Amino acid sequence: MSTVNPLLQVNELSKGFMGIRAVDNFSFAVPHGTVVGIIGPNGAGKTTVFNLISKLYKPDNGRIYLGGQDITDFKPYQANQIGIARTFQNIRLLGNLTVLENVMVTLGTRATYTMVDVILHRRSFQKIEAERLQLANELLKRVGLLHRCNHKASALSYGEQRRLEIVRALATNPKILLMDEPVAGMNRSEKDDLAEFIKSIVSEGVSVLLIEHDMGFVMSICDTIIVLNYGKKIAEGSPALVRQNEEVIEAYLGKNAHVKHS
Ligand SMILES: Nc1ncnc2c1ncn2[C@@H]1O[C@H](COP(=O)(O)OP(=O)(O)OP(=O)(O)O)[C@@H](O)[C@H]1O
Repeated sequence: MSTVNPLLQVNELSKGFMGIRAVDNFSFAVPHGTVVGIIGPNGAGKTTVFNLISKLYKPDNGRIYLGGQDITDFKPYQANQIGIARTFQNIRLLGNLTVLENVMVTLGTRATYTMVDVILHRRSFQKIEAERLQLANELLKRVGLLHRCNHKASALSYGEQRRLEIVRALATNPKILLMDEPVAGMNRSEKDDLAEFIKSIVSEGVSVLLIEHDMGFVMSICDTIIVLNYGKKIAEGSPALVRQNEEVIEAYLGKNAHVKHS
């Protein structure tokens, strides 16, 4: 892990909506090979930070760098091309397509053959399609969804849909994966499996930035936790440090509360 040249660097980011400062002069970094969690009460500005990094929103102020490159003025597709992928709080899948088709569609956005190759069924097209199918199957196997590959996405349980969304995001071959409440709606064993899966993708070189209200999950998976309140950073540090921070306990959990392991 290196903090000298972080993968993602966010400097003095601000975004307001009709007089509300949703994100207020917020700076942080995600070092290579780490999991960073953003926590905070409802309306603290967490999803707005994701929307700014994935370029759905333009910041009022501040700069965003990925691998040292200034991406502040990028469009969403450029952010994706350079290696930023995300999952959403409200799951976004193609419900009428099968699980496998959902992944294949995303892999297809990385087209490396021409329409002529497709029409003539040239070997380059067939080879790339075969490789994609193999990659899709491997990804689905890793999240325990291979046996569901021919089911419609809409027929999956909530936890399975979340896992499929993660696979779709990973299919774009990201450097960093932004996950908005990844364990919402998951049962205990699904959460444990997802924690193991996140650790495995991080060990393979993908960094993770996640928003999560499940404190047990956040504490178990994150190297660093950042606490937002009213758009401002009020604390940052290891899970052990953040857990003991009085301001965090008061702002996030209410007085007399303690962060528990779930
Ligand atoms: N597109 C928008 N237009 C107007 N206000 C917005 C918009 N997006 C966010 N906000 C406001 O910005 C503030 C921060 O919202 P945001 O969704 O980022 O918080 P959050 O920490 O993700 O909350 P939650 O945990 O409930 O998802 C809120 O006051 C919200 O109403």
